[in-house]
Amino acid sequence: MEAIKTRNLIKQYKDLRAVNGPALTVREGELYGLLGVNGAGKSTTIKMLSCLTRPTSGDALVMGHSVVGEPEKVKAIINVSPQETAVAAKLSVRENLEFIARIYGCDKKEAREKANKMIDDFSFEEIRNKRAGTLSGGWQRRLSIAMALITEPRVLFLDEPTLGLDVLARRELWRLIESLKGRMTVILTTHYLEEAESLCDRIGIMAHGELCAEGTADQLKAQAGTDNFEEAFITIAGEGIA
Ligand SMILES: Nc1ncnc2c1ncn2[C@@H]1O[C@H](COP(=O)(O)OP(=O)(O)OP(=O)(O)O)[C@@H](O)[C@H]1O
Repeated sequence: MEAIKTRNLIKQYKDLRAVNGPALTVREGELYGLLGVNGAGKSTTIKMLSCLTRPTSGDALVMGHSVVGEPEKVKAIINVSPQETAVAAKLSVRENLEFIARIYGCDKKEAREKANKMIDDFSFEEIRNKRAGTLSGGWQRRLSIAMALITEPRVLFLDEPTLGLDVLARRELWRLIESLKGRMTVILTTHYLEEAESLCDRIGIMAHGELCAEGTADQLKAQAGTDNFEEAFITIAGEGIA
């Protein structure tokens, strides 16, 4: 089954067409990377797919549900770890996890159990009672992803999950993201090309709101006639922009 399929999805901001009908298809269970230079339309696309903003026209199906006609059904099966880290700074790690579980309808006991499982899975034991605002950037991102996973989404959107992290924290998160493979569909945006190349099953490259190429990292390199992924990206994204 296709986890995501767009249908002439368009977002217009006054005279700027931020997203211009990218033909995006993501398969169930796939880890899909969405790449593109600044302003290519990645975040806006993700915001429409996750019902945070409404398309100007067109539609997209998420696990068969329309983001325009059935946003409640879509929201029930997805979650998002947004670009700006979404943890409540004054709440502890445990409180952040329980808070999200309660928002998604768990009672107090269930929320505590789910939080305990996440504390275990994510190795949060030592920091579980610390205020989230006092954690390093890497741990805050981990917490943000744990908060997105606590609702057991079938589709998870990770918008630049490793932005601004040092190389060790980034590699830690790679391992975490890799462990999600096959358990759910993951759509990831990133500017770190080696991240997309090493993690993603398939990669889509956006330019000017359109999808200008799609395939495995190897297919994209072959398409651009190079064995270097960065070169391939520059060639493909550059052609898309020209
Ligand atoms: N709320 C908004 N109002 C007006 N223009 C917007 C709005 N949100 C995004 N844009 C514009 O839409 C275009 C696409 O932005 P978007 O954030 O989707 O790109 P992106 O590929 O995610 O970029 P980046 O890599 O910099 O995050 C940009 O030109 C941006 O300035």
